[in-house]
Amino acid sequence: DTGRDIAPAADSVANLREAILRRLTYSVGKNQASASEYDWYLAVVYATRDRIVEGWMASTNAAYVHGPKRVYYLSLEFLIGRLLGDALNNLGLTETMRAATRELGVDLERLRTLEPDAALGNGGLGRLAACFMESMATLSIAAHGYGIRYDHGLFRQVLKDGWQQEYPEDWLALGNPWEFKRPEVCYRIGFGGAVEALTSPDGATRYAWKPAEYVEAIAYDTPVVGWRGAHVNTLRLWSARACDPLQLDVFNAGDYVGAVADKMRAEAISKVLYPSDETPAGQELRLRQEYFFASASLQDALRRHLKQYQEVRSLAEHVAIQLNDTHPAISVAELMRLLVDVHGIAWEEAWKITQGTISYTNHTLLPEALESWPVPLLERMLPRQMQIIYLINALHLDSVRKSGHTDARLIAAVSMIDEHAGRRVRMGHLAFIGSHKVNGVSALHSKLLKQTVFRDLGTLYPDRIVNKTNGITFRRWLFEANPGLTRLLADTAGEGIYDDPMALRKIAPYASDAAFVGEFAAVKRQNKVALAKIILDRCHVKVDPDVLFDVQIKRVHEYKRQLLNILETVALYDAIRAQPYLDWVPRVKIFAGKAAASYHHAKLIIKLANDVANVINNDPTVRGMLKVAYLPNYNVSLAESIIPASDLSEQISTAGMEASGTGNMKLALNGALTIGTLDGANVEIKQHVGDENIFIFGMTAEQVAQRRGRGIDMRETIARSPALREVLDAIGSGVFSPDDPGRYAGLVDILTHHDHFLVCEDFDAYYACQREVAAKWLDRAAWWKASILNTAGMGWFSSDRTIAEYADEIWKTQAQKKE
Ligand SMILES: CCc1ccc([C@H](C)CC(=O)N[C@@H]2O[C@H](CO)[C@@H](O)[C@H](O)[C@H]2O)cc1
Repeated sequence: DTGRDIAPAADSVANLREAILRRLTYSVGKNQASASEYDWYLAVVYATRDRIVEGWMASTNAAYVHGPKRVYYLSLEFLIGRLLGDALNNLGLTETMRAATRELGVDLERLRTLEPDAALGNGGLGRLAACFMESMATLSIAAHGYGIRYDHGLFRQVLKDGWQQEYPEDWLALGNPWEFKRPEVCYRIGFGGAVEALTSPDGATRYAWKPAEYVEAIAYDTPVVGWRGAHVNTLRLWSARACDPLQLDVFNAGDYVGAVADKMRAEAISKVLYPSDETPAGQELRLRQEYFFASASLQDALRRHLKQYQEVRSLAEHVAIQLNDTHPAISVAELMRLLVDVHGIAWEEAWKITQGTISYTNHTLLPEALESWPVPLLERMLPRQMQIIYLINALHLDSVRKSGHTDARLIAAVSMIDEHAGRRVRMGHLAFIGSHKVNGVSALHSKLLKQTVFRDLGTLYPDRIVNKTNGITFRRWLFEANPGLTRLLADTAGEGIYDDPMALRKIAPYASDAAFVGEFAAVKRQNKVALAKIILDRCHVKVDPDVLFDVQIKRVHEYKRQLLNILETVALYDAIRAQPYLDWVPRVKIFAGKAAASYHHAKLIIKLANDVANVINNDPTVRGMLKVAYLPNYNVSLAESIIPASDLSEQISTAGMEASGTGNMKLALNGALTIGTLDGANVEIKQHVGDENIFIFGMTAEQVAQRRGRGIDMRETIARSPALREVLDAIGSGVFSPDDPGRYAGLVDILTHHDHFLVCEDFDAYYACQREVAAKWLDRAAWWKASILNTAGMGWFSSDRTIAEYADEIWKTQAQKKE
């Protein structure tokens, strides 16, 4: 690690060693002689946790004493990764713990690898939620994260002959020492049934929902430690349990399976994370998950508010609820139900409280990713909530008409009910109308939200849509993932970088300082040597740490255009073979990323990358000038090894389709130069690192819209590019799939005639841009200067800045005072 603790805690090595031994004995029940590595891991986690709990209780109590406005972050995904390194680092205990374990004959680095990743998310949205939780704790915001404690997170990816295979992920197999089960925190969640209308003596009609079935939501709490252990917040994850674990009468009747049917049905809710990223599964169980966690979280938030303020009317003053995309959007209807039906608040006032409390973040413009649920399904599963949605929508459309908008197209466009394909509830519209603020996740994305998905609603409510450009926590993605670079930055720019990310600016003057450049390059090379070992172990591909590490790591999706990268790789391969005498810049193309299990075209793209790798890596004529490696099972921990070792960051999505990206920020912060389109946060990265320190190519979002307007048949475009023609012919004819020559015929056909993601249209520009990259790489001083200026310019992309903006403009809260 950085070799020294940043603000070391009071604990001495001796203290920690004793604490570990005590935990090994009394919690793990083992003595040193018989302890397994995993036993030591548990003892170290418990000893670390012991140093969190007091702070946790202090932060929790302080929130009751000082009554700061609370933030509830509702997300169906938290892509946490491992926690030991993060907790030790944030407590300033890493080196002390390393010394203590060393004295006990145990290697801390080894123990860290025994922790399974908490992979409770698919990609960007889930990881952002995890970075936000750490930043809210660091900024001492009284925040809770609410989500689902999936028994099985995102599947484990195995590449069999280059094909993705999915295996269940089992992070809880050996238990989870970081969580605290809270059996006393249990809420009954209803499903189905009917709604009774009751007329009260004052003639008012009240509604009572009589669910047909109940499931219990049990809380599991995980502490979230902020930087320097300043504050500790709670991530509360719900697990589903049947009210009756066993129907004895059914069992006694001999129907053993039937006897546990309810149990299985209930527990299915928190069984597994839906592995779909950007494409709704649309399955009933998914809606049950969304309602289950939304209702449990709202009931828990109201219970805490009532405990503190004894009434619910002041909720909006004391609580801010953030919806992480539409997945928790049913919360708008559920909060209204709880306020009106359970707490007897009048509809109008309840609506004010709801809108005043809730805000919603949109993370995607992809039409297929915008959730909508069939009205009949909602009527059957959530009859009272559907009634409430109908009424919210009716009052909403009334106010639209009253404000003079009577045009039927507009009314239909802003209605929550989509009448087109069988009546469906637009969850984005429900979230928008039920919120006081709606935000996009990059400046371009928020602008496009106003022009596309929410154009009509945005005109009705002009100040509702705001921008909050994403960020990343520098603790995990710099201090922990790249301690060598962190030490160099602190030695050069001062320890201030640890608390003020903008202080990174101070290294800019060293961008051409030979000594600093030397050390900067040495750190990068050290990280590349480590990654080269991982690539050899997992891909059996030998790579030279001195070649250009060209990295594309993210979920596999057509709009992220891994295909464009593969086509350029084949074109470079063709060129190297055609002109071996030229001064080619040796590089390795590193890919990693999972495809949604049901997304077959994305899985074919993974196969193509591996087929191309096989041919290129085994072609002697390439003489090591080009290598390709597809690392399996991309997750948070693997990202922490790849990112510090990257030279070139591929951010090449079709402009207008990547809402923000956060991998782009992590890579640039660690000194990788970006090659990308003017999409998502790439636009703002360019503004902060300087135009000459980033490689931009391709169509802008406007040009993409225009080009699509002229059709997506690419025959003309391909005819204009001999290199592209050659590449498509090679792939289409089976050059990379001799075992199945027709494997990619369909893929090439789509690129030729239905190129919605404009891979062909951006090919030549991308190829030319990659040659510019190669030219700059050869000018080592110029490359390192640009690399250093990337790290120097990334301070603004700290999630501390993002969260401070949410707190100021959306949540209207600030850091809570100490106990
Ligand atoms: C219902 C299926 C589903 C599941 C997840 C999603 C997420 C919104 C997908 C996602 O992760 N979006 C990514 O969010 C990041 C954090 O804001 C952005 O940086 C990425 O650009 C965006 O693709 C959509 C639809």
